[in-house]
Amino acid sequence: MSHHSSEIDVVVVGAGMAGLVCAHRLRGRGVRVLLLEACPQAGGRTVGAEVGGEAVDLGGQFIGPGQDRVYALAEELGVAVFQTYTAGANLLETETGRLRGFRGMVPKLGPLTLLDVGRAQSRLDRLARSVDTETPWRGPDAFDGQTLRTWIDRTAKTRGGRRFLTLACQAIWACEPSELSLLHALFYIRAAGSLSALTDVEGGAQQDRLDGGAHGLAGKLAERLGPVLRLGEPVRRIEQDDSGVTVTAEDGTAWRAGYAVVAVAPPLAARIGFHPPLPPARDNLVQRLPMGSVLKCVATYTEPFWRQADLSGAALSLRGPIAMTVDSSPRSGGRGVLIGFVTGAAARELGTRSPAVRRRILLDALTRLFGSRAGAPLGFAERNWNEEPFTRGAYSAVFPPGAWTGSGSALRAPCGRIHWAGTETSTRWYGYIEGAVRSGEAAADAVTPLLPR
Ligand SMILES: Cc1cc2nc3c(=O)[nH]c(=O)nc-3n(C[C@H](O)[C@H](O)[C@H](O)COP(=O)(O)OP(=O)(O)OC[C@H]3O[C@@H](n4cnc5c(N)ncnc54)[C@H](O)[C@@H]3O)c2cc1C
Repeated sequence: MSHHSSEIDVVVVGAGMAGLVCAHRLRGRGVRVLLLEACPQAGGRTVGAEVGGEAVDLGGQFIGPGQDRVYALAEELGVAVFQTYTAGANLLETETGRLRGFRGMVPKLGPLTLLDVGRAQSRLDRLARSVDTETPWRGPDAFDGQTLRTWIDRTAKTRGGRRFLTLACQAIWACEPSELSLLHALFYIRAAGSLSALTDVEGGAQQDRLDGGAHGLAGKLAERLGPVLRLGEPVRRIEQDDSGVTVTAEDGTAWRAGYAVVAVAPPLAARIGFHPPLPPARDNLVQRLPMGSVLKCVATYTEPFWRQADLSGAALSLRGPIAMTVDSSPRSGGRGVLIGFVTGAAARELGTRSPAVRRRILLDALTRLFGSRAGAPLGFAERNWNEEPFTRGAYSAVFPPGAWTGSGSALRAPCGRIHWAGTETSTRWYGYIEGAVRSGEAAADAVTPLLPR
């Protein structure tokens, strides 16, 4: 089946937050836009589910200060913001399974280890200030010639410090320090403002939540877009010529438009056939960028029972496989919800197990942290993002050494009539919902003046 239309100005590919915001902004300007999404629902890396009667986020969820565009979007769409629960003690599980309570962001690691971690953190912040997020590929070659692993091993003097910094990397980037260029880590820190902006709850990226879940933003945008959004349309081919683009979905349906905005993560964009082929630098770049590896689990309970024991529900584990947990109970009170993240190599390993075995392993890990009630939830769900056919990992694409300085300038550069969006193209809050929103707005702004009046 083929359907060519001259009624479309811009085809946007991918209805994650970036594509939704891009289409929404273009439509608000009277641009004739079509948004094609591969999955049966919009939202991409923000997706919701009902678990034990609670609406929960299986993907992106938290927002925080400095993420102005996502707060503005929430206000525009009438979605209330509330604070993440932080009262009570956080937990650190050691490699041997001992539990240590702590307040604030820094666990009780021992004075030498604490000093080591503190020094490494200020050095990372200082180095990050030398990276220009508009042009990270101009960052010192030396930063891009080493992994975060190499840097940690050289910088941290204590075994505990190295172990804790490894856990921080797994939690922030959902990958191993050996997989990540130091330059990318610095760019990412700079794009958020500082390392504590990434790690903190109060004052940081985990400070606030959206009532009903972050996926509600995507749902509301999808509603507003109505027939402009077509679900279940994986785009397989984009051709361009002097007068426009032809975007073809898996079933052969094709749409003709003036421009295309591709709002999918770079490794997924690499699976679309482009004709004529994209410039070598662009292809070279996307050949190098894997996604991080993450599995998120959600367990719901009759009440947030850990609060009675003066626990915040936040935990870090050096033992794993859950690297961290957060209290994700609804704003209204009532039910208790714990979320857990398995990242990097642990996520890839756990992904090889059957769902039943994974469930047992994940509930055992929650039980070690919060006691036997944690092992008997009302509802339980997990999403292995590495398996999702149109995401293939998360939270975002990971730059290994050499990728930024080698071909990074091709990341955001339009290729003829094809423009790029998605959190990976944002100069602020790369990897976050905020980055996705900003990138969608930026792509809409870039394409609008090109359109015939
Ligand atoms: C477990 C997890 C936890 C996270 N936690 C947070 C958090 O707390 N706070 C935060 O800010 N961020 C968080 N993130 C990251 C955040 O969710 C993402 O940065 C953001 O949602 C990315 O949006 P996007 O539009 O750029 O990309 P995506 O959401 O990936 O959207 C791309 C869309 O394109 C579609 N697509 C792909 N290929 C094709 C094709 N060929 N044709 C048509 N459609 C296609 C995909 O299905 C998808 O819907 C988290 C992510 C995950 C997975």
